[in-house]
Amino acid sequence: MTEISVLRSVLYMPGSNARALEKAKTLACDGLILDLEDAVAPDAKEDARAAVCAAAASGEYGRRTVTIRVNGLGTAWHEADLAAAAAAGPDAVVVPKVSSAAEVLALVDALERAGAPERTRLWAMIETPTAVFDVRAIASASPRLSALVLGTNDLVKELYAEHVPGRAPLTTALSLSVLAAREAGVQVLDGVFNDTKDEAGFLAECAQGRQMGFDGKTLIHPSQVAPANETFAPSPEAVEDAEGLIAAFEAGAGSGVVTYRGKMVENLHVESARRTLAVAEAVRLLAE
Ligand SMILES: CC(C)(COP(=O)(O)OP(=O)(O)OC[C@H]1O[C@@H](n2cnc3c(N)ncnc32)[C@H](O)[C@@H]1OP(=O)(O)O)[C@@H](O)C(=O)NCCC(=O)NCCSC(=O)C[C@H](O)C(=O)O
Ligand SMILES: [Mg+2]
Repeated sequence: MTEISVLRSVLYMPGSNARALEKAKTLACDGLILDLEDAVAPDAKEDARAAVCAAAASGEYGRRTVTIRVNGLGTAWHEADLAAAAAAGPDAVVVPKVSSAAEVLALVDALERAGAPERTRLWAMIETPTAVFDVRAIASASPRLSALVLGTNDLVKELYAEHVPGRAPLTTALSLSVLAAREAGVQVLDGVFNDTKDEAGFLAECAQGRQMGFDGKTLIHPSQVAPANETFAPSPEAVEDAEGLIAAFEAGAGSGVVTYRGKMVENLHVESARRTLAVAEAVRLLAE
């Protein structure tokens, strides 16, 4: 089984918010997106760029995956952001509003020309109608691309849709993105939930994302970290069930199909159960 990189909870924070950059060092999130795009006002962009690059290069965020979200291609800040981010060498550079495989290749080329270290991956945001139609090509465009990140606020805006419980207007885009990520073997992170006071709504959306196959969720507030961590990790019951299922299948050695707790079990279910155990183990190792 391939190595599992745990990204249950990935928290955005405005690059211009020094307090948030500091506080992030104490939060139990798996990843951080130090933002230079939407959360930063135009006249604060340059100071924020210096602050997030210093933070990413500081090595003070421990086991957390540290990424920098640059301003998009075609904006006044993009080239300077990308060059500075490449020099800082975060775990990934997150690029908003990526719309084609050609853009992915151009971004990878720009990262390499700017001297980004090998470890710095590219994460592409899927948040426009064009990106959704081209998501399969985007996901597999380059080995340097390691994650797709859904931008559900921009998608809702572009579709003239509405944020509704259950996210019916977005399910096609969400599912296509998960399909593309799985085919390409990259990770895929669900979009943010904007109401930081609506705990039940947030939990329901985490559960939906988990059920659809997302690896984790992007977040906007520290209060969202613990519920995301819990939802996107296998529960103790799921671990116990996976162990029992594997044992039942192995006990029926030679038979291609057995039943466990009343349900049919074939080798493909065993493979899913083994993945559940591998994710649980990767999460356990993080806590050490
Ligand atoms: C949404 C917020 C503006 C709310 O801020 P605030 O009212 O200050 O929250 P609290 O008072 O409840 O904060 C409590 C403490 O937590 C710290 N804090 C808050 N948010 C963060 C954070 N994101 N990271 C780290 N720390 C955070 C506060 O500093 C307080 O600390 P203390 O003083 O010690 O008590 C705010 O949460 C916020 O700015 N969130 C992130 C917004 C953001 O980054 N937006 C851009 C990405 S979302 C997006 O657009 C995705 C995509 O592109 C799309 O299209 O969907
Ligand atoms: Mg966006």
